[in-house]
Amino acid sequence: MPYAVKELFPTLQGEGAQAGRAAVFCRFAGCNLWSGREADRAEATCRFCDTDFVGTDGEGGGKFPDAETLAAAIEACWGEERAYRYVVFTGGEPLLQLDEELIEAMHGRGFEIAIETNGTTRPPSGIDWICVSPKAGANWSLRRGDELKLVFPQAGLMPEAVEEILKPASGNAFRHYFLQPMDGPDQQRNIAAAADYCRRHPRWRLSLQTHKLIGIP
Ligand SMILES: C[S@@+](CC[C@H](N)C(=O)[O-])C[C@H]1O[C@@H](n2cnc3c(N)ncnc32)[C@H](O)[C@@H]1O
Ligand SMILES: Nc1nc2[nH]cc(C(=O)O)c2c(=O)[nH]1
Ligand code: SF4
Ligand SMILES: [Mg+2]
Repeated sequence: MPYAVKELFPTLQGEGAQAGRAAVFCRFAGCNLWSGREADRAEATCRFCDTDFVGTDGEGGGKFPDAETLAAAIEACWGEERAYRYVVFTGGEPLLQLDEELIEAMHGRGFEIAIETNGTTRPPSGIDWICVSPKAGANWSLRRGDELKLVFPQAGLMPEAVEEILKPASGNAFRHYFLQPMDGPDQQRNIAAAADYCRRHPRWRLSLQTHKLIGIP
C-alpha cells in the first residue's frame, strides 16, 4: 500500500509518559476530523489542531510506494544506533494509513512502535505504545491503550465525562491518564487550569508539550 507522509523527523517525544525519549516522528498526511484547511476549521469536528498535516511537502515527507520503502526512510532518519529504536506514527490521523505490513517492517528493523491517535479507528495489531487523545463530538471507539491524553479544556469532553465513558471498560483501560493544556490564545490560562485540576484529581497527570518549550520539532 502507498503511504502519504507529510514529514519525517528525528526529535524527542515531547508529550505524555514517554516525554524526553528519542524518536523518529512519521507524520501521515490527512485526518478524518478536519480537512486541515483553515477555511474549514470552524466547521470541523476537531477545531483546535496545532498541526499542518496537509500534503506531502514537509521535511522528509513524500509519497512512499510500499512499506519497505517507508521503513527504510524511517531507519535512515533514526541513524546507526541499534538500541532503543523508537518511531512515533502521528498525523493527521495515523490509523487511516498505518497497517500491519508497515508495523512488521519497523519491527524487522528493531523499532518499538508508538502511535498518537484520535481513537476513532481500530488499530492494526502489533503496536507497542498506543496514545489515545479523544475529541469532543467525535465517535470515540478505541477505549483501551497505554495512555489517554486529553486536551484540556474541551467543552463536551471534560475529564469527568471521560471517566464516565470508560467506566464500563472497568479498571485499567489505560495505564496513564494525562491532561494536556490546549495550545492557542488561552494557553496560559489552560495550563493553570490543568495544573489545578491535576492537583485536585490525582489520577490525572499534567502533560506539557515540552518540545515547544525548548524549540525542537
Ligand atoms: C496533531 S495530533 C495527531 C494525532 C491524532 N490525530 C490525535 O489527535 O491524537 C497529536 C497530538 O496533539 C494534540 N493536540 C492537537 N492540537 C493541540 C493543541 N492545540 N493543544 C494541545 N494539544 C494538541 C492531540 O490531541 C494529539 O494528542
Ligand atoms: N516532539 C514532538 N512530540 C510530539 N508528541 C506528539 C506530537 C504530535 O504532533 O503528534 C509531537 C510533535 O509534533 N513533536
Ligand atoms: S484529530 Fe488530531 S490531527 Fe486531526 S485535527 Fe484533531 S488534533 Fe489534528
Ligand atoms: Mg505536535
